[in-house]
Amino acid sequence: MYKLVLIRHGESTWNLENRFTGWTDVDLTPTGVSQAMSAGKLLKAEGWDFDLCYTSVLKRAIRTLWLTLDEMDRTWLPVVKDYRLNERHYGGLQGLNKADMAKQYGDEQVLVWRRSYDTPPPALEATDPRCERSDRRYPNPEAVPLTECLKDTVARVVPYWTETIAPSIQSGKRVLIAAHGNSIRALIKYLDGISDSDIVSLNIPNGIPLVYELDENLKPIRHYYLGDAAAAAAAAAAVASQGKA
Ligand SMILES: O=C(O)[C@@H](CO)OP(=O)(O)O
Repeated sequence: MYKLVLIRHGESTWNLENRFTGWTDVDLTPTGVSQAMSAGKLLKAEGWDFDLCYTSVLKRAIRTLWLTLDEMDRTWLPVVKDYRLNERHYGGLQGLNKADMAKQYGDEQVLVWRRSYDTPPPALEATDPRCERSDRRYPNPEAVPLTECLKDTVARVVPYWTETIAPSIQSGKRVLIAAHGNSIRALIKYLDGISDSDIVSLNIPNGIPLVYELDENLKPIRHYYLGDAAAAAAAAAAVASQGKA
């Protein structure tokens, strides 16, 4: 049996301001920093250790990973950063307030933009100053979407899992992934075979380690949040309600 740990970044400045974030590279808040440190303390206290870490190219995930590892005295571990673990691109919604959008367009529409499997938010114009196509952290402009639905995120996360992360787990490496609400949802949808309709209600809380126990074919046996399960459930429910007017 293999054990994989997933962690969504700690609270970001735009989580706090309730703004759609996507590929915008915002940092952690002080709460986010302490969530990441608590995750590291918990992992250490429960005797977890890792050989290899993966994260996105966004600082809220990178910093969460580093703070978690620092608490474990493991900042020396190899870390692979790849844009394919980035948050789902939120298109023209990036920077806008979720509750304001719900007031303007209705809770139902915002739920579609946030959680529907195959309806993307309105696309950014390539000329929009928010567009990341000239950002040199990305391999080429075509790799940078102008918007994504979860299906699009699955289409980049799952090949990265299959080609890169899964072989390292199967070679015996203990893996920690620090990523984002929707890139983690994309991976979980694939691992657990969640339907397009059931994935709508899956929400990932900030900064709480999520353990997946996997069989030799990397099929999930069970999963659970470390620490207080009721607190994790409450934090996930709070994420679900961020898009309400
Ligand atoms: O804004 C975002 O990029 C994500 C995660 O913070 O939000 P949501 O939970 O609305 O998909």
